[in-house]
Amino acid sequence: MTKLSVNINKFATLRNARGGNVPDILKVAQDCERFGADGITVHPRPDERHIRYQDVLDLKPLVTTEFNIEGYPSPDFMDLVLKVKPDQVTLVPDPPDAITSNTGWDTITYQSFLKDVIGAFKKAGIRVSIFLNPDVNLVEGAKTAGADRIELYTGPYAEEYFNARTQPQNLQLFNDYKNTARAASEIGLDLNAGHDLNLDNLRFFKLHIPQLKEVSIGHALVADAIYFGLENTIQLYKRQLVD
Ligand SMILES: CC(=O)[C@@H](O)[C@H](O)COP(=O)(O)O
Ligand SMILES: NCC(=O)COP(=O)(O)O
Repeated sequence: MTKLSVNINKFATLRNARGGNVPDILKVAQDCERFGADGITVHPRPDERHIRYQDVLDLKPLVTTEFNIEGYPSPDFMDLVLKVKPDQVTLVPDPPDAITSNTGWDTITYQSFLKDVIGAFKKAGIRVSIFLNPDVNLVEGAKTAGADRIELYTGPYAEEYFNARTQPQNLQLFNDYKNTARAASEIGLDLNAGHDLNLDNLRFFKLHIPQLKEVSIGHALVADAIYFGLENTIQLYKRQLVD
């Protein structure tokens, strides 16, 4: 069974639209767990347009499953993560003004930077995952930099699946995902995945990437919850993740 970590950013987007505390994202996180989520993911961005740094601090004592904080390792982000000590930090190479994440790390060019950053988190006992494009050439660099896991950036997969839903396993891009997953597993890196996964494309990914330990899903899951309700939606996603 692959774990489902629910990314609650978009609940915070809704809350921030009115300035009050509706929906209460602390309650949302606890409800997600009650409804079956195996983890809670947040991605505080520098402009705090959805998750705020204070939310992350407030969530820490309440999250009883796996707490995963994603983001670019700026000094502020690093201070926050080292203070909160989540179960996992996922490093993403997003510039401050990114609308959303749209690529993984170049583990060769940023090797020494990643080594320093990952070293600081590992010293604090935090598991480190790094966001990666499906490219076998980048896997070794993730390992050398000290990462425990990689998170495959699934945005391009989602697009490919949507455009070629008949037989995506035959397309080059999906082979890149399979090969990257295999290469990671061969050198002892565990595998996460995320970005634009949804009820259409998740099962196929899970079935063809047997190394998959965890997915983090937010945008589509929150949109589905409008129609199906949060509890049903979480169960629908979990059903896609059974072995
Ligand atoms: C790291 C990643 O894949 C992103 O999907 C991210 O966590 C979502 O961020 P936004 O909610 O800001 O689009
Ligand atoms: N790491 C990916 C994530 O947390 C959620 O991405 P999305 O489902 O909001 O695209």
